[in-house]
Amino acid sequence: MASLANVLLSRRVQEMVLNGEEPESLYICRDEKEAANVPSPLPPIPVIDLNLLSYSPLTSKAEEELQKLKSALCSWGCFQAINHGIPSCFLDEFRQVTREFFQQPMEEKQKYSKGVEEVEGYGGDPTPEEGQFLDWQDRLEDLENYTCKMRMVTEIVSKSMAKSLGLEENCLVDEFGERAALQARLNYYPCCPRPEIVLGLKPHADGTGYTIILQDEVEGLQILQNQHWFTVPTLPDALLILMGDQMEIMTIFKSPVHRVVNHMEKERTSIAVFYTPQKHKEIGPLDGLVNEGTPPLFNKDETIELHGGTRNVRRGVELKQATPLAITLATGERLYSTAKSKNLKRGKHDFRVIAMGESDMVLDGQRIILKTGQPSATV
Ligand SMILES: O=C(O)CCC(=O)C(=O)O
Ligand SMILES: [Fe+2]
Repeated sequence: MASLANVLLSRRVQEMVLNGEEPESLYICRDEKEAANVPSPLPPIPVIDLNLLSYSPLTSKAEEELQKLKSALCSWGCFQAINHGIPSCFLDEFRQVTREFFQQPMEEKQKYSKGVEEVEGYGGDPTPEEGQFLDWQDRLEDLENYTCKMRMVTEIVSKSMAKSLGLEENCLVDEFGERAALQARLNYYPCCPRPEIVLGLKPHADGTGYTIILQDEVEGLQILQNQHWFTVPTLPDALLILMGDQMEIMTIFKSPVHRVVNHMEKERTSIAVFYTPQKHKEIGPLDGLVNEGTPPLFNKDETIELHGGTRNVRRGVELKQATPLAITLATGERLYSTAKSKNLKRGKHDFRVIAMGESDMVLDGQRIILKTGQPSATV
């Protein structure tokens, strides 16, 4: 028998909005009180000029920019990239293509539709795990032309990130492999009659290497930092570069928890490009980051179980390199799994395991810091 989630996911939220329907209970995941909180001030998510970083030798201004980049990625896990080499007219054109796609009549869009359990095509998030909420969002996955342009961006971004860590500039490009995957997704967040109790995209961390997000002029993306949600400002020419779980394992950068809020009277579109190391490629902390003082938390060729040292974090999650990444996190009482860990059951794994790097781990409202290179058992 089809579950209620499957029945709902076989319909588009845009359709529900056009029919004037209220969100069903499975979409309701937000605490009204939290939504009523005064919005946090605009976050100092750094804006990085990638053009400055593409020349060698680096000028002193570029060295400063590299430090800014590293510090942004260790604390926020993301930055707004400008002068990335993609002309703003192209970005605008793609924003327009995205809007036009979702403005088409439903019958036209349905030509691209996917089954509720499939990933590629027009539809909603594939059927969630038992107990997960649904997102007030429609999406279209897989777009070749756009991903080609973004491949150029990944090159300059990966090189800049490697340089910011004091490593050889190609080491990240190599770690992702020649056939590193790029997958684009158009996201559409229709106006929502109850934005205070529904989310466009529930809190999650990306299972990617990293994700490149092009926002339109409507804000909505928020990053969790010190248990507060910060809205990412929209900048016309910027691409938001957001670290995923696999970068967190390879480097000292953080894979931030993020979500998307809806608006009652404004629709929003975004294009997310997921950049992931090539299939079956082993990943692990980059060699140059591991030395005697900071031994790796796990060996590249092992399947390991990480344990936190305190009573609360003793239950572990297996991190299998072949199928990255079984990482989950708890935000207060609620558990959300990352994109790649949907097979984890709620309640069984109720914390986020940090493989390496300084990151915050939210556990039942507590914040635990793992220092770079320390075995998690000594938390
Ligand atoms: O729409 C956005 O700004 C973010 C999308 C996102 O986080 C995702 O697709 O994983
Ligand atoms: Fe995401």
